[in-house]
Amino acid sequence: MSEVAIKVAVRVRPFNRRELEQNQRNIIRVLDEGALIFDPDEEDDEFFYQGMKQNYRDITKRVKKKLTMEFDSVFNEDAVNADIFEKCMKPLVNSVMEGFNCSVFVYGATGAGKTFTMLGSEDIPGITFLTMQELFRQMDEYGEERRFDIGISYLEVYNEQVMNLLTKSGPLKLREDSNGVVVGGLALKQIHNADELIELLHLGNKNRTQHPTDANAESSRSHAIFQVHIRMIEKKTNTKRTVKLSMIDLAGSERAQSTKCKGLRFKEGANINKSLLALGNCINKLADGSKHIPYRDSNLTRILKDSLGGNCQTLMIANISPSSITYEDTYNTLKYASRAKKIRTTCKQNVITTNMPKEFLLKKCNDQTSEIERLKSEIEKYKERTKILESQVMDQNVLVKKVNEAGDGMHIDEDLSEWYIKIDEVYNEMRKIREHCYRLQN
Ligand SMILES: Nc1ncnc2c1ncn2[C@@H]1O[C@H](COP(=O)(O)OP(=O)(O)OP(=O)(O)O)[C@@H](O)[C@H]1O
Repeated sequence: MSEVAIKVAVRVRPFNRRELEQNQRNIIRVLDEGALIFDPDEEDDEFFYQGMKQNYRDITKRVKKKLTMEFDSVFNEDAVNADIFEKCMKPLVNSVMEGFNCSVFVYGATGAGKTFTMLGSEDIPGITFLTMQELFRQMDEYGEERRFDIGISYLEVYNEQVMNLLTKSGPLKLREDSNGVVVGGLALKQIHNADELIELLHLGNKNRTQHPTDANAESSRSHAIFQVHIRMIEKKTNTKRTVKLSMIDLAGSERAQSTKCKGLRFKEGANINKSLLALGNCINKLADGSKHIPYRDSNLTRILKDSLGGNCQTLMIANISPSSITYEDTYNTLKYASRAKKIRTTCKQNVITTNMPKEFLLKKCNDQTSEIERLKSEIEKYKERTKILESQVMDQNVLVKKVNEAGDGMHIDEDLSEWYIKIDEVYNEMRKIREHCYRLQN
């Protein structure tokens, strides 16, 4: 068992059309693959939009924070989903194949690029598809040594209710057993290749709760949890391992004002924020090394319990927009991500060694059967011997009785003493044999 820190990556998406039109200032400067400055000094670079030189607008108008922050990986606006996959997800797939549970969750405000990172667009596959493609490629490579069974589930947590995105059913209940939090009544879908996965992802996404907000026309209003359960069976030793890869697309972490939501959307936002607040509390407590972590405060944190504090290698991808329009949200996301860096999880390889090779079990069974037969025949022999000794004792008792009855003034005590010694010896031997028989039978 080893302790590992949660890995944290930050992805900055390109400016979108709205942000460009408003000439918003860039509040992120990526320094290198592992560092960025939040709210840097203004750059002198000229800024053109539709061929015209533009002046930056800075709605924040405050002293620049100029915060340098370091993360495990930082991706600038030029990065594509394949880059995130190569750097962050491929090592996780390797870990999964070695028997470690792995989780990745994307975090950020509405419109920051979480769903784009996870699922991609029509022609740009997201990291979920790329990861599954790699998983199937590696399974092919291991084909001679291992057999695999793959089952997937796709859930959403919407307004604190857990729903199955692959079949239309009512809300599901969470319960806890020795393996952690289990979703009651959830049947896994078997898949055989990455293309089957795409169909299921499309189906799941169609069922996912989405509503336009001011910040994103197709905003996901729920937390989506995609899980791959893999059973690996070593062909030689029949050793089984079951590992879980979880990919979680969290709903936007924005403040209500930035989405200008009212009524039902506001309630949604409140619920999203409630579960994200619970997630934030768990992250803070875990980062501080607290003993009690309030996972039970929301269904989201109950489901993520494994990924945050359990036996799991976890990656958090924090998505941010570079525009000053999202100043507060971006700052909050980066603060969240920095806290998450401090969390350590304990990882152990999932191996169940009860399944020994069939030939080994057969041999062991045969050996034990012949040992039982040998012990049985030994018991029989001892029983025979006991019988003989018992009859000898009987004879001696009869003799002693006869001598006592004769009472002819012979030196009985002297003559009998030899017999008494023999009788004692026989009794002792009988006792030993009985004890031995008793031991063998038990
Ligand atoms: N790295 C990127 N490159 C190009 N376009 C991007 C990128 N990231 C996001 N986008 C675009 O920005 C828009 C919003 O992204 P996305 O839907 O992924 O946001 P989100 O964080 O999932 O938001 P929500 O929480 O509201 O669901 C989409 O149109 C998406 O195509």
